[in-house]
Amino acid sequence: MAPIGGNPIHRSSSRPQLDVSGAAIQGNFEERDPTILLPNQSDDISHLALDIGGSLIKLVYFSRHEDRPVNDRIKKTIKERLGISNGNRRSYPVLGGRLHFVKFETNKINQCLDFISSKQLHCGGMDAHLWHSGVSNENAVIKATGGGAYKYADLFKERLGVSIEKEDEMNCLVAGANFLLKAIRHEAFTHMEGHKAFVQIDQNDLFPYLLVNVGSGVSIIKVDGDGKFERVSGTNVGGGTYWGLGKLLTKCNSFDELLELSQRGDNRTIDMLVGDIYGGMDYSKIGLSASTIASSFGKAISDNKDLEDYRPEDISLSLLRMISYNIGQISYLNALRFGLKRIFFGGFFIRGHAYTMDTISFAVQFWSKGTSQAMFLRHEGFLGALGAFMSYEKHGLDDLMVHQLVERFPMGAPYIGGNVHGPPLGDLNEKASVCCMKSDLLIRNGLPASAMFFVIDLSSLSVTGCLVFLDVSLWLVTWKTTNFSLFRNLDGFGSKHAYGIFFLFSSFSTVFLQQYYFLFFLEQMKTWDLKLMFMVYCTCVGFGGYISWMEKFILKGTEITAPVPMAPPGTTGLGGFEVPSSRGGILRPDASKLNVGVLHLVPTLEVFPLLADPKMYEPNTIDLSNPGELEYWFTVLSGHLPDLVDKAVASEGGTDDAKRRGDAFARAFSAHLARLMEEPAAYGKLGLANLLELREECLREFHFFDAYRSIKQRENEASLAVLPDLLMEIDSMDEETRLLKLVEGVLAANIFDWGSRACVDLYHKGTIIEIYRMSRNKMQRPWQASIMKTFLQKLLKIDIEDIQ
Ligand SMILES: Nc1ncnc2c1ncn2[C@@H]1O[C@H](COP(=O)(O)OP(=O)(O)O)[C@@H](O)[C@H]1O
Ligand SMILES: CC(C)(COP(=O)(O)O)[C@@H](O)C(=O)NCCC(=O)O
Repeated sequence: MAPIGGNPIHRSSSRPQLDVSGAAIQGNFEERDPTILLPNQSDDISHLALDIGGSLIKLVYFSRHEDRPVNDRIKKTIKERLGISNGNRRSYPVLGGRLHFVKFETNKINQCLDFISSKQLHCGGMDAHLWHSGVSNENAVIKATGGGAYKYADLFKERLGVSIEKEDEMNCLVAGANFLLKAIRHEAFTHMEGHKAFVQIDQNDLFPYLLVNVGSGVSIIKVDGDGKFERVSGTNVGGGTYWGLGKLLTKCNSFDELLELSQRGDNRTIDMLVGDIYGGMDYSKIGLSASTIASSFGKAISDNKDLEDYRPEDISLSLLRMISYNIGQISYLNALRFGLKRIFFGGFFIRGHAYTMDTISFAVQFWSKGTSQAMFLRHEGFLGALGAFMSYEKHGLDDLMVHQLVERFPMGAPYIGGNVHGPPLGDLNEKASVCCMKSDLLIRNGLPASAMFFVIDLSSLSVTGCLVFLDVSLWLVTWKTTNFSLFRNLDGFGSKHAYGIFFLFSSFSTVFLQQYYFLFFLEQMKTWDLKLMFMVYCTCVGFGGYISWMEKFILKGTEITAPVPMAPPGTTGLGGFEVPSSRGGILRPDASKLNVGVLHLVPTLEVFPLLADPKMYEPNTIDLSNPGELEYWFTVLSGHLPDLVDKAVASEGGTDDAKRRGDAFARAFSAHLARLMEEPAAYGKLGLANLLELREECLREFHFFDAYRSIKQRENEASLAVLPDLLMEIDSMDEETRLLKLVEGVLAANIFDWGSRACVDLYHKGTIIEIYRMSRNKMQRPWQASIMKTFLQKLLKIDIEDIQ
């Protein structure tokens, strides 16, 4: 081990505090990305915080970056060599990580406890058992907010052996909202008449604003700064009211079912409209159209009907509209009280649901005569949990810059919580594993009721059985009958919910399915969401050798909740609201599953210091919300996919395994593309850079770490061979020409883009170095000296004369 410099890395005080004293490179200096060990780094970065509300438990947890699986044995050896005993804290660098967002129903708190326990979140993460084995959790503390932090404190102590440190709910909501609005690019958006528009918030012009958290009940908070706020109002008619009353009136079993019903509803059958009172006429004198709802549920007075005579769909829509509109109106009145123009709405009642957001926006716009605006937050339900997370003394996140938290959508990471089913966890070497997935979504999306999953014996790649399931029952057809005793361990089996159950025999390192079955099932999936979900599923079981057993287990146990409408609702003008146009249209699964990604913390990213206005700088210059742009890039990226897959497969030695992964990657990425074509804002504001990042992330997800590795190797060799000549040539130039040539060279190299057909064609005719030479000698570039100067001066806060 060789010591590295004693210079402390400059960090502002509240960033992740790295103690670099005694830092040393572990192992071979020649190695790429050698591990740097920080023996004195106390890893106090908190891992888990909770918001236990009246309806839902929200979890925010942090996991360190670990791009490649680190062999447990290597970790142990490192630990032994450093002489770290079991009782010590983990002692390797925490340079980045991921923030995950997960939710559970509060009345199923045991599932949440199982989740925490299986991921070891209460003792610091997945690998904690390796480092803390034998150490008791007696003094472990988890920060939590919400009423449940009080109600369930004893249960946490009993089940996990940890104490709950309670954080004030309003404090947390505000801290969470401020954090999101400052640190996450495109967190806030407006939603009017089905149109979603992202809003870029200027950190310096954030306060004051009104925060309306629509959870079970509604809290209305005037926010004046960090930690400066007042809860100015609230209403007990909130998300709990919609769900509670809706459940009683429609007999729905889940919130999402209720929401889904509303999508097919017609509220005019039950709401009393102005036209009903005014004989079909508008009451234009006071600005009310005939279609304006005069009285929610008012028709029930004179209809002489029983509850059963009304369609649950209509009831649900009327209720949703009544509550959303009321919340919008009360919020506006409070904004008016304090002269606030901006109102942010959070809480899980919103649920990313178009009709709900449109109704709230409409109420705010209508009553404010367009002077106030409703805005929504992509992490709507996680404000409190994030705030609790921020309340750890050393979370290191408070002055993160926007660019340091990057949202990504890897396919294999579990985003949402839910049921954790199955036998007690075993370890990676276990020969059989059971994964189960709630099948509601599959059935809802019209998957054929038979032949859902084949049971494959991976050691022989032969089909040993087939799972067939219908809406309420699950049948097992077996060719062999071995090992099915594991069924007994599954709770929920045979209950009214159907579960797709997958048995894998033999080791996970073998491949999931023969291509045929994979393709067959993929074809059956009717929506892109479903295809995506299926691929997540296959990826996890298929590449089990890379993904930990625990992760797989959790993912399979992750409840896939019911869909919500995707198409925008139809709204009318003046005070009127008609039936949503999205009746039975395209459905998408739980918004929080696909619309909130994992936030990647990259504290090492720094802003280019010469940018004139870093805050306003938008690197994403191509905005794909323009349908023409999206279509163009969709075609380019789709067309380029086979070539990329070839390169990726070659970069991994062209093995069968790499080919299979390449194929799966192509399908996964195509599914993402197709989803984005349908709904460009599905993952937040979409620019070309995001799309390329998504592609990279997707490649990594399928364990292609650098698709261009072999090409780079070849090009590096070619470049190194000519480098001395090139340097001599550059050295011989006068100062000014040299500088210009260097900048030209950088740009010329940078124009090379594997995504561009023209570049690839050029490349096929020669090497990159030839293209470089050609671009220097022949191509007329727009960056001629004078243009270059203006360009640099505009972009950077430097006077070009200074550097000449
Ligand atoms: N899967 C779900 N289960 C229950 N309620 C949900 C779900 N998704 C959204 N909701 C709505 O979100 C509300 C809870 O929002 P949340 O912000 O979590 O508040 P709380 O902190 O009170 O639990 C529920 O009352 C319901 O209206
Ligand atoms: C009591 C609460 C703060 C609890 O928060 P929740 O679990 O609903 O998110 C909230 O339900 C609320 O603000 N209710 C409205 C009470 C009122 O002002 O009438």
